[in-house]
Amino acid sequence: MSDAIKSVDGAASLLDGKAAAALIDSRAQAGVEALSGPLGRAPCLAVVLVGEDPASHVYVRNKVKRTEASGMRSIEIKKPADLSEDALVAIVEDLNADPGVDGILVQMPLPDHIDSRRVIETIDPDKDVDGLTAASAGRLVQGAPGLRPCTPSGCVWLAREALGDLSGLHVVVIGRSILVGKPAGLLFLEQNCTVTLAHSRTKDLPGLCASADILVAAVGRPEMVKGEWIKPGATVLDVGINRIDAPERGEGKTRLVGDVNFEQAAQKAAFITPVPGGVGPMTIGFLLVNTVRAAAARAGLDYPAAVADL
Ligand SMILES: Nc1nc2c(c(=O)[nH]1)N[C@@H](CN(C=O)c1ccc(C(=O)N[C@@H](CCC(=O)O)C(=O)O)cc1)CN2
Ligand SMILES: [Mg+2]
Repeated sequence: MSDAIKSVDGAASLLDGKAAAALIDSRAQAGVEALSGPLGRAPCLAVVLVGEDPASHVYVRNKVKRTEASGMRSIEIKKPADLSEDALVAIVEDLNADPGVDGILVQMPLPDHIDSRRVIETIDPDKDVDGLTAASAGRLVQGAPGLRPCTPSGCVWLAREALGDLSGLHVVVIGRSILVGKPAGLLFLEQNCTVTLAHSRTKDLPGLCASADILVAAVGRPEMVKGEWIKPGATVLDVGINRIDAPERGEGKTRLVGDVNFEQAAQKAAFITPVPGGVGPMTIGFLLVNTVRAAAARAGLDYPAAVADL
């Protein structure tokens, strides 16, 4: 059994995203080692963070730590919440123009006064390691080479680890964001799955989910998906990260839950991701992989073997 799968008696096997992400990080590190010689330098990721959102600061700190641990160069740019949109666009343009920068990531969400689409569209698609630009999305739709969004890449990797060939399986994705829902649908389609994209207006969502061989929950509603929505033997990938009150832990305490009621779903599913420690940690793993891929492609080199087949 893979390191990423932990068997639990009488319930679903756990897809352990922390163990899986350690494996993905080690692939990125091997890619860095293979590429740094031909490149004449280490690949480089620049991360831009605007504002004081505490969760975003934690994610960016983890990105910087794991980028450096993989042997890459990390550039971290932090700006106050009142930074103007034009100033942020200028920062991205400078990073585009810097030949020593391979990947650019602007941490989301941005403050309300900034048009996220304008900022994202400023990123050079060849440095778009988040896979969020219209060019990256178009390449994904067309099945052309390009950088794919990180969280959905982690979902597909975990599903393949659990199930092997995914051909013909019915995947239901709940959520239609550009960060997760839509690209997840397209990435599973690339795996020859039959894909249904569901959302808040979908009729009979429980009935639809009950037909899913693979259920991807990416709605941002705590524990919305109930046990009776799960097809027996399904694979459940929970992308939600919701902080809820946890008075049982003491006054003012909170805990993280996903979009799936884990206790219930684990009684029906064959494989399930926990929250925390499931899909979340995969995001940064694939960010590192994408940075290695971007560095190779920008230099006209093939992807190093370690990151070619993920
Ligand atoms: N530019 C981007 N912005 C955002 C992205 C993204 O992929 N690109 N995704 C999220 C935030 N994010 C990375 O940026 C991210 C979220 C969660 C995790 C993670 O490992 N979560 C842990 C729990 C963390 C906690 O305790 O709060 C888990 O699920 O186990 C990693 C990265 C939005 N913004
Ligand atoms: Mg959505």
